[in-house]
Amino acid sequence: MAKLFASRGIRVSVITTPVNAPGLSKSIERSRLLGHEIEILIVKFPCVEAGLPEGCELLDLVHSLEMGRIFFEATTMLVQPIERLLEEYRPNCLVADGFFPWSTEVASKYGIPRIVFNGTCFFSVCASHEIKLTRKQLPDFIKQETGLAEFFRKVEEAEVNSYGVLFNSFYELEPAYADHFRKVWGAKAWHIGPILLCNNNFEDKSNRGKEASIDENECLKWLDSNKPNSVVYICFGTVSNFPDSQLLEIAMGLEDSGQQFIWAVRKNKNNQQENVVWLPEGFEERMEGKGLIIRGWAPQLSILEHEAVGGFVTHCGWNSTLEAICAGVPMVTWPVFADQFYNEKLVTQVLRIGVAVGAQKWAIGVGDSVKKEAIKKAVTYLMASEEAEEMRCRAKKLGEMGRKAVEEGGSSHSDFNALIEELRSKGM
Ligand SMILES: O=c1ccn([C@@H]2O[C@H](COP(=O)(O)OP(=O)(O)O[C@H]3O[C@H](CO)[C@@H](O)[C@H](O)[C@H]3O)[C@@H](O)[C@H]2O)c(=O)[nH]1
Repeated sequence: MAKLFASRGIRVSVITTPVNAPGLSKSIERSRLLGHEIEILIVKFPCVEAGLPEGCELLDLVHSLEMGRIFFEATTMLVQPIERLLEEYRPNCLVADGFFPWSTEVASKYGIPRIVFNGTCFFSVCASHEIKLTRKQLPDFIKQETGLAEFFRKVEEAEVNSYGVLFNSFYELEPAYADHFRKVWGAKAWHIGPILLCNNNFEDKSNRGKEASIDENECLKWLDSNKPNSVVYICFGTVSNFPDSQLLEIAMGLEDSGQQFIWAVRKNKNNQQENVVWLPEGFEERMEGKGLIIRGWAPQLSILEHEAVGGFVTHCGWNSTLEAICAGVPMVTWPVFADQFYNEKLVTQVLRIGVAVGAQKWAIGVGDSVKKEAIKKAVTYLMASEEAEEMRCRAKKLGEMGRKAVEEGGSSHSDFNALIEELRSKGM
């Protein structure tokens, strides 16, 4: 998004913390080479002061609700360092993630608008107010009155009081919900996505996020050797974790489906179980040439865009969902927490470009347990059924609409222009 603003001749400073900065720096360097005025400003994240382990500066490293509560509390300690930066840099506008509710007040102190970046889609925000979910699908902290429930109330309040909300989505994808949001919320909103499409060459794509745990060219070469739509890609984003016993079910489900696959596995201390193996014996030997396991960070954009990839097993994080749509790839939906159960419904029931694996229970960061039979069934349906071909066609059409939306004259391009003109007309 910073690159998008910079590409319109606006001077941009991205405020981040030491652990998060490296994931942004290469991308920003490349943008600067194009002559964009864009820089990174680093503020210290008060992990230790708040009671978190050193370096715990991103949600991937948060493993419990209590830790989540402390993490969000730590973010409120950023008020002063950010005020100091605003004092020094005197920007005309502050765009801040929805999870920084205090930034609305901070911006007003400096007489500038705060625009919220809401990381999910219009559908999920509307649905959270309108659609029925079972108690099991809801987070515990909403049911019990905890500090986190209070935090999320503040997030909503600050959004209503902000200047407006930016969505990484496009109008044609969810027109009814984009309209509904504007009507019922009463806040201004701009749809400016799919933002990922501003990465339009190989370097931009591979320089986003973390360093891939596999040689990207090797991975693409392996995909080149496969037929179109013959490989299923499995990845659950940056926060979700599965215990070894669940990884084992996934491995067995994949093997039983007989499909070719690329599986990105996030392994850390928290999903290791004593005396449980996460791969069946001889799995990797049997899957030689048939499947690729990436232990760590996968070059997701390049994988999804490869013509050999015909399906995606996803936790329905909004970025992954949008990336699949842009690549025209249908999904097996396996929501874990956050907005993911809503996104699943958008994908399976509204857009009809996915099939649910059957995950039932909302659980922070740790997926509900799903058996190998259900995994096999959903993957086989996704890769080898007639209906899947129809889903693929629909997904491709939506991807095409997404590309048009960000082109000159497209809905997102125009909405972004409108935002910039509005800000400029107010002397910002
Ligand atoms: O091995 C990996 C893993 C992830 N990614 C990228 O990381 C991002 C993951 O984002 P997303 O799919 O949104 O998942 P989370 O990281 O889980 O995102 C959190 O934030 C999102 C909103 O920003 C919410 O929609 C999710 O529910 C919430 O879990 C995507 O761009 C992926 O391409 C990779 O490139 N390689």
